[in-house]
Amino acid sequence: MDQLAPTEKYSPFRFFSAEQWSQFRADTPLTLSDDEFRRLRSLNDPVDLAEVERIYLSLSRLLSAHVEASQLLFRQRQAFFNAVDIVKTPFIIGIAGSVAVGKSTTARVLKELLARWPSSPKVDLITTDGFLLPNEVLRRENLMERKGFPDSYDVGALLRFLSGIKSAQRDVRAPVYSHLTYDVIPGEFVTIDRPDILIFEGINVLQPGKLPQDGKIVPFLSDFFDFAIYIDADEKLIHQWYISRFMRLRETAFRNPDSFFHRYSQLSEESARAIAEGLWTNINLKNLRENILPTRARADIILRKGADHLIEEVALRKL
Ligand SMILES: Nc1ncnc2c1ncn2[C@@H]1O[C@H](COP(=O)(O)OP(=O)(O)O)[C@@H](O)[C@H]1O
Ligand SMILES: CC(C)(COP(=O)(O)O)[C@@H](O)C(=O)NCCC(=O)O
Repeated sequence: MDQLAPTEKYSPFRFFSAEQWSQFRADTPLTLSDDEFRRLRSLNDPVDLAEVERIYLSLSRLLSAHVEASQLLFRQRQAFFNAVDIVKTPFIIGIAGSVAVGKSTTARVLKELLARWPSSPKVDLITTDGFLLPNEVLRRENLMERKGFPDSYDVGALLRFLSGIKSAQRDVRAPVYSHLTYDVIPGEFVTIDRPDILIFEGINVLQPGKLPQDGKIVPFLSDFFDFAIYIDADEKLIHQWYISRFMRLRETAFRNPDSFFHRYSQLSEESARAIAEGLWTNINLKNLRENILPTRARADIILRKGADHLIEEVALRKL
């Protein structure tokens, strides 16, 4: 992992090639069919079932060890307190990384793999886009060009959501975002009812919050995580993926007259490409450099992709 550490000896991470990493799958069975997998894949994400076998089964096995260890620790706590009536809170997995790096596919694949463990855990998935401030507020505050930056989220609502989950509350609500309208859907929520595992995915989930100056104690989102994953790739590759996805969306989702980006489906290819380049450079690349990439070393595992979204290197935090 070139930019991360010159030698493993002085790094908090251990580094593996994809080939080395794939060996840790051991006897973990592949429980997803090709058809099931195709349905989980995001637009323009070329990963296939071979990649699930090569990378994600080892990850699933590692996560299973972490979840089991946390359950064991929980039982030790029960004995420590001599209290059997305390409830285990969900194990939270954070997934961070740039826009267009493929977090959604990873999150959906993991959700399905984890739910198919022999213990059949209940696994839920939440994306942080539902916690973006509505466009009306972003426009008022002049933040439309900063969608996805830390100040474009309702951080209080994010923290209340995660506090609710980690205090073992039932029916905790999360707001929902629509890529079609490019806005939060008013009055729409998903309800999370004490899953065993919650996957919490979004570009900024490893961000440290601002330290309060008024004596209040405010946690970071990642204080609630039991395990954090960062999906990494060279910014030139992510740039290509963003542009080619935008051009595909122009021929699909943007054709819908209700799409916020509908006007871009009417433009020439050249003009549409120029719009995509602008969105990448002025919003998403800026956010990657200023706010997302600097959080990479806070993850427990970094999955670094090469061309075609295939993972080439894995860095795992040492215990
Ligand atoms: N303008 C858009 N219209 C429709 N779907 C979109 C649009 N932008 C992104 N998506 C979809 O939203 C999901 C999240 O995208 P993104 O936040 O870029 O993260 P990632 O590519 O890392 O999953 C992906 O499934 C992507 O295909
Ligand atoms: C909605 C997003 C901020 C991602 O949100 P996340 O779920 O990662 O919190 C992103 O997909 C986005 O729309 N960015 C704004 C710039 C653009 O249109 O590409």
